Amino acid sequence: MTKTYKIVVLGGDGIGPEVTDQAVRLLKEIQPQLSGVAFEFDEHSVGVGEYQKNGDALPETAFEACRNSDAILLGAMGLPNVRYPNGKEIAPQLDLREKLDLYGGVRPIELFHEADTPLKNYGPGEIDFVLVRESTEGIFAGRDAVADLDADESLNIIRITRKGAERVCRMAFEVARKRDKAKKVSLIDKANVLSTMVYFRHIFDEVAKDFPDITAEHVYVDASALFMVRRPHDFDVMVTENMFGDILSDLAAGLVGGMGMAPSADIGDKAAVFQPSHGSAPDIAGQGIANPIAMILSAVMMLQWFDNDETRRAGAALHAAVARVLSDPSNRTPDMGGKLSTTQITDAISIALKDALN
Ligand SMILES: NC(=O)C1=CN([C@@H]2O[C@H](COP(=O)(O)OP(=O)(O)OC[C@H]3O[C@@H](n4cnc5c(N)ncnc54)[C@H](O)[C@@H]3O)[C@@H](O)[C@H]2O)C=CC1
Ligand SMILES: CC(C)CC(=O)C(=O)O
Ligand SMILES: [Mg+2]
Repeated sequence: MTKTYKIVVLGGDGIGPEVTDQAVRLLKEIQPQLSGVAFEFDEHSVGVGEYQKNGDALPETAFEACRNSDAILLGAMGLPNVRYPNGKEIAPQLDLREKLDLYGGVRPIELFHEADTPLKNYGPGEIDFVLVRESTEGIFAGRDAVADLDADESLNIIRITRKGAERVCRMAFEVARKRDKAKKVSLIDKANVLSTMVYFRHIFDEVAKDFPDITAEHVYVDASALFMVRRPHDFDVMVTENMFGDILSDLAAGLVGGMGMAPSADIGDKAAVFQPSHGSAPDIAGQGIANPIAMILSAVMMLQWFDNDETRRAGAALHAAVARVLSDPSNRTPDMGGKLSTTQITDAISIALKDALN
């Protein structure tokens, strides 16, 4: 019997559709090689373009399709110059995370090539950690607040719930357990200053007791930024609050060659969105030069998440194809110092994928 996975595709804005097209192309190439597995793609228009046309960045039909899907592939949404009257950007990806309860932002950081980074002494495989970002509360819980521009101050709340902290810490320990690295989870907090972080740390310590095989440590968020640059090899899995995770995941992307190398997944108990950590990159949109690898590696995460031997095999093959392509220094997009276009690097991955699947 064939298992059909319904995949909703939301290209979004800027380079979002450019990189999403490449991931979908590779998934379509993979499908005939798998036995008993089919992919059904369902594309929807969302984001700034949709907001400008119809006044709703995430129409109900698109949301319902997401709710009824097995997985969602998302490019990027938002453009810096398009804002709601309240001054904030159109960011329906945050609504998706909250409405579908996608509490765990899993952001793997893996060095595939001699990236143009300050960390010249690191080679492929020597930076390899996962940042797990709480994605439904934290500092972002204040995002519905409206700034009163005439007032003397503006406040946002930080919300840490027992349920939210516990489930994301548990996810981080589960991620660590599945990896073949050091088996360590580092809580990144600010428990020297904020009561919410004292609370988060208390819950982390409680959860850690259920994972005696895994080392648990605490690192303050400011120090963690330093250590990620000075000794990134020491990290295995990190877990942190929403906004800290947002900031640190961009820093981490910088360690492995930039945003074009940083995949991500927002995972809940019933649904998941797979999207790169990067945004719509308006500075390079429309030029055909965006690096599609973050999106392609997000598709790898989706194939692994389906929990099916055949899709896991496909995920491993796609990951191996990316590694093989990047082992050749002539395979670089402009953000990596090369000249290949978005489609040319995908062509190279497609060729390597055929070998990897056999
Ligand atoms: N998940 C999402 O949909 C996200 C959306 N955004 C939105 O995207 C817009 C742009 O935000 P920025 O702060 O500029 O962040 P960004 O991640 O779009 O771009 C930051 C820098 O990285 C480069 N970059 C990003 N992805 C790349 C790729 N695949 N290949 C090559 N270079 C790449 C860009 O050219 C730029 O120099 C904003 O409206 C922001 O709100 C930002 C982050 C995430
Ligand atoms: C709208 C943004 C908060 C999205 C973002 O920066 C991210 O998902 O990393
Ligand atoms: Mg971000």
